[in-house]
Amino acid sequence: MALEHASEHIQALLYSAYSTNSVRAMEQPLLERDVPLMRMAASATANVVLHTLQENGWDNERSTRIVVLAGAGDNGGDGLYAGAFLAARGYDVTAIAVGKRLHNGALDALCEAGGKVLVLDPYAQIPGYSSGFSAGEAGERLQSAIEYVRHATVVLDAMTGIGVTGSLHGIAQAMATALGRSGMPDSGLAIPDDQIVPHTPITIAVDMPSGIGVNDGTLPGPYIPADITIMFGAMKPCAMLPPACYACGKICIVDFDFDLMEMEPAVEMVTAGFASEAIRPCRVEDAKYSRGVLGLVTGSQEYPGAAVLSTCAAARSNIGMVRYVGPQRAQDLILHKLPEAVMGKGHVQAWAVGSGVPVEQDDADMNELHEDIQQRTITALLQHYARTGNEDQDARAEAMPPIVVDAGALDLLPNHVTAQVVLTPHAGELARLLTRLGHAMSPEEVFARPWHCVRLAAQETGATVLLKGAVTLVAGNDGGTLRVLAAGRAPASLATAGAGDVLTGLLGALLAQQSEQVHADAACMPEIAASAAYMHGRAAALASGSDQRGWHRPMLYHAHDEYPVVETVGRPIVAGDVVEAIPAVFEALQ
Ligand SMILES: NC(=O)C1=CN([C@@H]2O[C@H](COP(=O)(O)OP(=O)(O)OC[C@H]3O[C@@H](n4cnc5c(N)ncnc54)[C@H](OP(=O)(O)O)[C@@H]3O)[C@@H](O)[C@H]2O)[C@@H](O)CC1
Ligand SMILES: Nc1ncnc2c1ncn2[C@@H]1O[C@H](COP(=O)(O)OP(=O)(O)O)[C@@H](O)[C@H]1O
Repeated sequence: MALEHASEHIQALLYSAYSTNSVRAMEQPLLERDVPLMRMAASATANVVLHTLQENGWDNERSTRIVVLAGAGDNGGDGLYAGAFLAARGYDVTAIAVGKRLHNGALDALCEAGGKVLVLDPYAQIPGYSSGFSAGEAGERLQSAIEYVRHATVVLDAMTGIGVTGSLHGIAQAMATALGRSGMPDSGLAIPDDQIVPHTPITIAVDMPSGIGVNDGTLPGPYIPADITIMFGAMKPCAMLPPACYACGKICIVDFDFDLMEMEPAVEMVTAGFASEAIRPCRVEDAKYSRGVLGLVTGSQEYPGAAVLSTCAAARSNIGMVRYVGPQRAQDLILHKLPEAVMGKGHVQAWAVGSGVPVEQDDADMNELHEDIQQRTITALLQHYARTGNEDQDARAEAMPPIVVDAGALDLLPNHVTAQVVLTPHAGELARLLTRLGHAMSPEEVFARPWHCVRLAAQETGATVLLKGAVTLVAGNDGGTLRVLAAGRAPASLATAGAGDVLTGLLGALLAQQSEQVHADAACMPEIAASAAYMHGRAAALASGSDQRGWHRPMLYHAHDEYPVVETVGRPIVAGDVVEAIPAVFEALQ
């Protein structure tokens, strides 16, 4: 039992992220018991610095310049104590105070150990350091501090931690503007070996990089991207949510033995074990109908390939039958590739609609609307899922089979639908949907605030919403609250035409095999959707032989669990290769 608890704790530590309020609530009982959390945080930070220096062969203490960017709060305290530890080891440590105060105990420790301090704010009140210098001198101090940091070996970013509010301001903002960046982080290859190419200064963030949105994963202003982030006690949402997660570098999580199991996570990253729950194992007594039948209204005269990809993906995803509804050209192509497919309507356990169905043109005149036969079929089907406030109608809607709504079908969605509807937009489609619902949004805004946008769409429509990307986010109702799940398993080679159509088929098939569970409780929809995204990404990884992925699990501090060495980002793939790899993913997960 104790072992089971320990393993669940480690799972939660690595794969669940908690809001700042939850972190504060979890630290409280430990602080009340006088557990020296700040010393523990500082010691871990100093050890990670030492390890990094050793790894790079920078073992001359005197010529190794360590700079602590220290803020006024406890995050600054962590950085100063870590600096004190390193100074006591003989390293050249300088703290640059960016706020009006410094943590008193930590400042004393640093000074006693031989560390130096540079104060930048003329209004600072830091014992032992004069302030009240002129604005001109403040400017000179800031410039020389920036130059000093640029020539450091290691920068410990301890300006702000979970106490940050909004975008950085004041001297912290000036430092981040000069030393960090604004806008999207530099892209990397996202394989573990690639993440730290030797360079100076190496930036190590204390708890989180300064300037990023801790709870929502945004980049509200200038920030300091980290090579390594050392997180304390629990993962914070910014470590999993794009775009902020790309600014965290490698993450090292320090276990404080918080009671994680008692707290609701804000974001959960899907793992293999989690995804395997969405698979319905074949039973001895099964017939093809009991294994699940998926109906697809996908593809069109214009894009028949989407019909082939979605149908073939579904057929390989552990169900008994696929039924296809669509134009003759698409039917012919499907039958050529998949003679097992059944054409025409019939009884189904789930639907998948919209992939490869053209979006409605904004300038189309009324006569042209729904001219496409697929659009007409989908519009009629989706009306059955509308929530109108009429009790009977809503009860009938809730009894409908689960449905995946992709691409062109998103335009045809009623404004309010039941929870067994899952929408699968990419950023452009989500922007279009939200704009139609009265929240004018560009694709760039969705990229910048995906957590906000995916939740907003789920709240507005009542559906489960899966926003595709390098890290795919899923938001859906879970007994009155919104649950957010993330899947970051895919290599970037999955970003290829038709990959979304494959996801539609795979997700539709999971819903068909789990339709009983969905009818019993639609709150499982987000789990099934996120599992499909995970399996889709893993199929792409298998097909391309790649270890690249949108998100890497953190290292556990002191667990000696180094990443496996990987050398390849893999081979290029087409969406059809992902379809072929799907059965192997089912095999691996079962
Ligand atoms: N939880 C745990 O278990 C443990 C937590 N620990 C650590 O405590 C950290 C949290 O410490 P915290 O609460 O003191 O907040 P923190 O992030 O240092 O920031 C507050 C200061 O930042 C400033 N500031 C705020 N917004 C700003 C802005 N936009 N732009 C510029 N400045 C801004 C603001 O200064 P002001 O502007 O008010 O002068 C305020 O004083 C946590 O991240 C972790 O490292 C560990 O010690 C042990 C275990
Ligand atoms: N950088 C990336 N890394 C990993 N996966 C990605 C990346 N960009 C996009 N993807 C994935 O590729 C797929 C593309 O789907 P979509 O845009 O709908 O393509 P299509 O409409 O051509 O079928 C999605 O599953 C998405 O999550």
